[in-house]
Amino acid sequence: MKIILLAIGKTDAGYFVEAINEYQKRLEHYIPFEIQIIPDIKNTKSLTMEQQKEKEGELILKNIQPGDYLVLLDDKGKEYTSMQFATYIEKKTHTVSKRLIFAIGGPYGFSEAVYQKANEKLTLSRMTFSHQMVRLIFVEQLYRAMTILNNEPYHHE
Ligand SMILES: C[S@@+](CC[C@H](N)C(=O)[O-])C[C@H]1O[C@@H](n2cnc3c(N)ncnc32)[C@H](O)[C@@H]1O
Repeated sequence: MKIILLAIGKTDAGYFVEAINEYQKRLEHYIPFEIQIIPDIKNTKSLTMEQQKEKEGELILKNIQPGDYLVLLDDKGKEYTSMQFATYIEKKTHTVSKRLIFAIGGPYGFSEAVYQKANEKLTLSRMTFSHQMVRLIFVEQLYRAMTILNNEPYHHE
């Protein structure tokens, strides 16, 4: 199984890039993992919120292949502790043979078509984060999960 974090728009702020790269590098040791970036949509000012969500949704769906398991990162999804998330990832390694994709929405979230296609929704908190923050929080939680599964002293209960 390969884990993909699918996101829209590149990360501009250097401090996020540095931190995300650090966890991405650490993850190489544990599991095939990749961050796939969908280029930002141009001329968003001429689009309504719904139109932007739909266009972003089309791009997200173009990146989904048959056999992929699609999980939307969403503030209205299922909530886990870090220990539970580690178990969740472990179970997925047994049930998902191809790609486990975690998708991050654009500034207005996901289109209806993306919600329809998704296998499930996962929340990182009941609070809403910026899409840049979500990338960093997700890679740190995935790294934390891998250290839990490998009995390494990173996570402390
Ligand atoms: C700025 S938020 C969009 C908020 C938008 N109002 C919505 O309804 O989704 C951008 C993206 O970050 C992700 N996100 C933000 N907060 C999150 C959270 N607490 N848990 C999981 N994903 C989150 C989601 O993928 C969301 O689509």
